[in-house]
Amino acid sequence: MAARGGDVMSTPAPAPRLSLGTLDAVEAGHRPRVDPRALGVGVVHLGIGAFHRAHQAVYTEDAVAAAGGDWGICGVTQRSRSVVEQLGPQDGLYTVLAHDAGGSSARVVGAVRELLFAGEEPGRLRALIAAPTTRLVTLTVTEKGYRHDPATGRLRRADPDVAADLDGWSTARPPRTVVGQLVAGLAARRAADAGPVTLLSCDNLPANGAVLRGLVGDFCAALPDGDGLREWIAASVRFPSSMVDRIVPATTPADRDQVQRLLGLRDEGVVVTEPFRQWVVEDDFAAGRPAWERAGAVLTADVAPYEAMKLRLLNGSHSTLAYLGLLAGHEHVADAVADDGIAALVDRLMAHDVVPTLAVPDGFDVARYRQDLLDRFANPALHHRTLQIAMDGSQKLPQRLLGTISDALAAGREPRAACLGVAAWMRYVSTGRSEAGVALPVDDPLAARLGEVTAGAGSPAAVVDALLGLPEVFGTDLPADARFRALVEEALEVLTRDGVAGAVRESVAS
Ligand SMILES: NC(=O)c1ccc[n+]([C@@H]2O[C@H](COP(=O)([O-])OP(=O)(O)OC[C@H]3O[C@@H](n4cnc5c(N)ncnc54)[C@H](O)[C@@H]3O)[C@@H](O)[C@H]2O)c1
Ligand SMILES: O=P(O)(O)OC[C@@H](O)[C@@H](O)[C@H](O)[C@H](O)CO
Repeated sequence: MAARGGDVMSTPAPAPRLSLGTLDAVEAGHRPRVDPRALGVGVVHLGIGAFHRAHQAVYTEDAVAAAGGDWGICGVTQRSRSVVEQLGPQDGLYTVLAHDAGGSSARVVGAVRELLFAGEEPGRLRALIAAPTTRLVTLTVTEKGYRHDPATGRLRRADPDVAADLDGWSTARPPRTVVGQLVAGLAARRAADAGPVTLLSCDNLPANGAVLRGLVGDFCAALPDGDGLREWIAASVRFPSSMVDRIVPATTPADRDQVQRLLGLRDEGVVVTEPFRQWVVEDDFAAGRPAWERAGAVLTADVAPYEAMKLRLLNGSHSTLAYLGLLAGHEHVADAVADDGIAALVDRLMAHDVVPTLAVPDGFDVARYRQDLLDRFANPALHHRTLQIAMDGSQKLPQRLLGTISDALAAGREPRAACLGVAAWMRYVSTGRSEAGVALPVDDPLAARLGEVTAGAGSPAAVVDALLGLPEVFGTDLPADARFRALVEEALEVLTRDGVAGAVRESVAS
């Protein structure tokens, strides 16, 4: 069944809630591909937001449908119990609604079998990570959830929550950071002699597996009795890296209404996405894994080239579209990419600044990939808000734009489009307003600091100076590079004087 994505309809009348009890009312073509009642839990997922439900849970259900295995998921939420409230009464069931210009398709997914709010049940989380039935712990906890310094990859021990987790270790106060929760679970697993396990990061971070391994090691190293645990982890735990891709905007009430019209049931856990999905996973698992390759994932020895390509081309373009788009007054990515000047800038960013920095995997058609990205960004039915992507810029710039800039400068090139992306972020965080004067909230773990350092900065040069003085965003090498400073300063001056239209015109023409 398909429905036009753009249809405007009134709110449907109340309907029964999606659950195991009502699942039989769902048309066969929309039902889960496995029997949820028969699926045991083998995966603990930290951060069951929209992305996990539209990506790994779908791959996992398809893998189990193709090859079997008790790979049901216990979804853990960290910061609020809203997902538990949405999915609990639905026995974990929810709908994935995929939109493109041709219409929408709906599929109920049954891979999530249990739910847990870590804030309320820390002991249950620890016990689950320690259970012999758990063979995989996966993560989508956002970039800021790692509490690391992107420049060095090290755990920020001065972070008050990390410090509190370390201080509370001896008193058995339950840890609240992700790394603390993982280490507590691994310590319990070691004590229970429950065997090896794999921790798989699925966040948009380069070398996400290696980063996670380093952070777990840093946390253990700060514990008074951490050496034995570190040795056990080295022998029993794997940390593969992965590149994940599927655009999953925040769900709107209209999406829930559309699913209700399609299924005849109310689903408070709907997630919306595009038809496209991709997953490249390092094949290094300690205790087995779902047969994700049967669901279309690529299992490989080296994820790095795919990660760099995706983070720099897709996410670098996304953030640039978000900051330029916000300043120019575009609410959604599709509106921003429909702006010819911004689209030309993003095309230049990809072709001129990013592609020469990449080690493109053999046989990979990068020109086609670039065009596909522009088409995906233009998906008119996917209402991906520029403000959502702009969030947490201090945590995203390093892997999305700064790596490209460093590599391009090292090769003697001038990455002007990438520097304009950085300048657009600077203008957004320093003014908190669009060109039309509309207030733009800055949602970022460093928001207070960003406001503080830019408060008295009266000129573009002073704003650049203030922000480049934040090593937690820019490290120390780039700010010391006069060419980088000059390019960003010039871009911010033009942006301030001639607006987004003038700045993209000048950047594309240069
Ligand atoms: N949405 C996408 O298009 C997409 C695509 C690829 C990868 N991702 C990755 O998935 C992550 C989550 O995206 P989403 O769409 O599910 O977002 P979401 O807002 O729906 O969910 C975010 C999840 O992260 C957890 N979280 C947030 N801040 C945290 C913190 N400080 N510590 C611990 N946990 C925290 C929340 O509890 C929640 O479960 C992204 O940050 C990105 O790394 C998302
Ligand atoms: O999810 P975030 O906040 O890390 O980033 C926002 C988007 O750029 C991102 O989610 C993309 O949609 C995604 O990476 C596509 O695979």
